Amino acid sequence: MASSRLFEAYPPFPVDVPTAILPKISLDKLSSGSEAEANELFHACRTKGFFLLDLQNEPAGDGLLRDIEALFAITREVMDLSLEEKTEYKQHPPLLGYKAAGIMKNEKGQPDRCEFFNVGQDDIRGNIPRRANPKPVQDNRETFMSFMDNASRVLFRIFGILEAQLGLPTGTLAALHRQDQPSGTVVRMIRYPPQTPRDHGSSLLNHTDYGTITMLCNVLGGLQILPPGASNEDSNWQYVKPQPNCVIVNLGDALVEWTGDILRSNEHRVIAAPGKQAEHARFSVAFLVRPERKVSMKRLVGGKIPTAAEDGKEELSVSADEWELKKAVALIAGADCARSKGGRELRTTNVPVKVG
Ligand SMILES: O=C(O)CCC(=O)C(=O)O
Ligand SMILES: [Fe+2]
Repeated sequence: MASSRLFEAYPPFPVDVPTAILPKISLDKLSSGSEAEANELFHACRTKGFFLLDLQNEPAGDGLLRDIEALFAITREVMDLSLEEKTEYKQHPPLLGYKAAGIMKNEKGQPDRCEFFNVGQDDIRGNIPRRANPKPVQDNRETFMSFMDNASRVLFRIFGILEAQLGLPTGTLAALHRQDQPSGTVVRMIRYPPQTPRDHGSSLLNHTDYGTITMLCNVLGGLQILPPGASNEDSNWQYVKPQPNCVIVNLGDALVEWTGDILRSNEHRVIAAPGKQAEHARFSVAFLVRPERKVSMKRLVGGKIPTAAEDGKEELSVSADEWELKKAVALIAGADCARSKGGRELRTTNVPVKVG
């Protein structure tokens, strides 16, 4: 997640809890063109759908680390506002603003324990008329802008690697995520209350993210992933250990859809932070990258991506916003939409890219 300073305020992550082994990819090495690092990133995107990204010693990464630190302080300020004030910014479509704890349910039908506030890229970049936001957001719009700028530089670096590895023309993914076009991309500030050992059930229900990519900034543990092939039983879930100067990156369902199931979106959830960490309120900042609203969710054509025809599948002819709405409704209804997806083999030969 973020700089080591943020970690020093809390008890350490315990050594005796089941912890996922995730590769730690260096942004600096990716930016210097390391093929080995790019291969490792791609492998993680296909097999786990999650990796740690070390942001140090790379200009956008170092900038992002500073922005993350500032955003953690802003998140605290926003969450410390009274429930009454936060409720003034209650979410209604397009899902910007405040969601109180308990609005969603966990797997046991208990109220969720996660409150969050979504700040839209569209709002910050002026793609829509400026929204009303609480003072800690309005006073810090430049911090949100800087965060989105730096995070997007990192995002486009990752896109470039995915495009190259998939054999797609450079810029294919970037063209679906132009920053001056309306999208559901948000910075999500999250707070989970401290928990007592008597609290059972998850704080945030198991799910996959339905967008493109998520960059998650965590300091305390509590995030868990279900390893590939494992069934949804408590004993199978593994913690993701947050690490200083790193963000946790996970892929969303849109990338699985566009790549005909090559890339993987993995199931995750949030439970109480492990050990003594549970006594503290847990804050997260997530950059949830979603496609431009009007782009097609049809499978991308070219490179190592099997065609829908080869798979005998009908093309999905919906736009990203229609697709997201369906996913959001299913999630609220508790429909079975949480399962990990993707991770199949690549085509061994390239699909020729159509010209004209
Ligand atoms: O708070 C976290 O660590 C995870 C949040 C998450 O999974 C989400 O917002 O989609
Ligand atoms: Fe998530």
